[in-house]
Amino acid sequence: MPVIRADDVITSVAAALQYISYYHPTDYLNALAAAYEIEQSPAAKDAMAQILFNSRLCAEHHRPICQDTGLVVAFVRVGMQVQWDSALNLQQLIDEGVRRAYTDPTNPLRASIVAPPLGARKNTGDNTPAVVHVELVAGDQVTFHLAAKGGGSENKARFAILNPSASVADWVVQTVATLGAGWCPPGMLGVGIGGSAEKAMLLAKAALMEDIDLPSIRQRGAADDLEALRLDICDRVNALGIGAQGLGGVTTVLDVKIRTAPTHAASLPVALIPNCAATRHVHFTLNGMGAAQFIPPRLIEYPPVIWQPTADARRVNLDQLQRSDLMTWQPGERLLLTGRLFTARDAAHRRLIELINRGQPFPPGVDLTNRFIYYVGPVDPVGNEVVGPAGPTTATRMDIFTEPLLKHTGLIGMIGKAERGAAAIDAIQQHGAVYLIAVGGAAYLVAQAIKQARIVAFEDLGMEAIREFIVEEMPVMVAVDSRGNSIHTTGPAHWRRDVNTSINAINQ
Ligand SMILES: O=C(O)C[C@H](O)C(=O)O
Repeated sequence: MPVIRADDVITSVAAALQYISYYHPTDYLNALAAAYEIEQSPAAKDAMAQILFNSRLCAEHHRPICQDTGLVVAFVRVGMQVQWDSALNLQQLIDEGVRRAYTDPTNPLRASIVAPPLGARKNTGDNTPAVVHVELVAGDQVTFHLAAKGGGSENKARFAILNPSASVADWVVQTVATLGAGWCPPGMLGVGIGGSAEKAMLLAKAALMEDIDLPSIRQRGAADDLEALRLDICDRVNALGIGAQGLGGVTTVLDVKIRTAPTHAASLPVALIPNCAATRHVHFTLNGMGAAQFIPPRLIEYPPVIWQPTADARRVNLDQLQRSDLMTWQPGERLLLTGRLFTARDAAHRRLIELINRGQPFPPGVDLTNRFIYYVGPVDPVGNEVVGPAGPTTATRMDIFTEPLLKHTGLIGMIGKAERGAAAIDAIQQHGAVYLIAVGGAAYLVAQAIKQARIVAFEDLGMEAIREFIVEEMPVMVAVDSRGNSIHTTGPAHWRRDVNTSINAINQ
C-alpha cells in the first residue's frame, strides 16, 4: 500500500506553482503562435507579440508571466488504497506548498488573497488558502491538477440554468459578447453542462485543466456532438471580433473545453469560466516514490517572436504633460511613456475616495496634478529589479472612482487594461482626459520599462499600495481619447464577421 508523505505533497505543490508561474503550457504557446500567424488586426497582433515575447523572457529569467500570480485551485483525486504519513490534513499540506511557492525568495509570487471577503479584506500575505476539491477514486496513487487562476478571468465566470430546450451555444456566445476584455483574451473557455448548479461550475473549471486540442479536432473533423459543439462555439465567439485584449481581431478563443454530467429533467445548468492569456495549470501524480519532478520546456522550441515598439510610436514626456497635449492623441495610437506616474488599484482607490469625501488631503507625495494613475499591483522585486512583473489590472473595476478623481485631483489620465464603462468614458470626455492600455499578460515585459519604484502611501495594502514609478519608454496604446472614442468599441465592430468568414480565416 503506497504511503504518501507530507513533505512530498508540500514540495511537489511548491515546485508546481513555481513552474507554472514562468512556463506557459506548451499547448497554449503553440496555439497562440498559430493565432499570431493568422491575425490580421495590427493592434491585436502587436498584443499577441507582446504576450509571446513576455512568455519567453519569463521562461528565461524564471519570473512570473503575469503580476496576478493567481488564486491556487487544486483538483485532487485520491486513490482509496493510499495511506498518508502526515500530521497535516490535505488542505494544510497544499496550503504549505502554496506558502513556500509564493514566498520563495528566488521568485516571490504576488500574494493576492484577502480575508475576509467582506469588510477589512486584508491580504493573507502568502496567497493561502488554496481552493481544494477532493475526489475519492479507485487506485493506489494521488493525482493533483493545480491551477493559479487570475482574478480578471475568474471575474468573468457566469452561470445560468437554461430551459432544457434552449441552445447552450447561443447562451455561451451571447454571454461572451457581454464580458468585455477583462479576462485577457486570447484564452480558453471552460464550459460545464449539466449536474447541479455547483457541479456545472466545477465541471467548467476542471475543463480548463485540459490541453488545447481544438486545432487537431478541426483538422480531422468532429467525432461526436460535443466536439461539434466546441467547434461551433469557438467559431461563433471568434466571429464576434473581440480579439486579443478586446482590440478587435480574428482570434478571441483558442479552445472551448466542455465537460458534462447527467442532470435533472427540468434543468439545463450551464457554467462558463474563461481562462486568460496567462493560463497556468499543471498536473502530477504521487505514488509513494517521492516528490514530483517537473521538466522545463526547451526554450529553443518557444515561438521565435521578438516584440519591439513600432517606429511610429509617439514618445511622451510625462513630466511635462498638460491636459491640452492629450487632445491630439488618437484611439489605437501607440505611445512610449517616460517620466513619473502613480500606481493605484481597487483598495487604494477606495481610500482616496474616502479622503475626498471627508474633505481630507491625500497622503504626502500623492499629488495627481497633470499625472497618470497606472492600475497595477506588482510582484515584489528580486536581485537588481526595482519592481517585479507589473502588468495592468482591469480598469472597469475603477470606473466608479474615475469621475471624482478626475474632478477633484488634477489627474489627466489612467492606464489599465480592457474597456471602460459608459460613465467612465463620459467622465474622461468631460474632463478632457484619456485612458491608455498596456497589454495584460505581458507583465514582465512592461516591468522592463520601470526604472525606479517606491511606495508613497498605504504601505499596509501590500501590492495594492500607492507607488511612484519612474518609467522609460513604457509601451501603451490610447484606448479612450479625450473626445470619448474607445478602441474597445471601434476595434471589435471592425473585425466582427459572419461565422463562415471566420471559419475560412482560421482554416487557411
Ligand atoms: O490582479 C491583477 O493584477 C489583475 C487581475 O487579474 C485582472 O485581470 O484584473
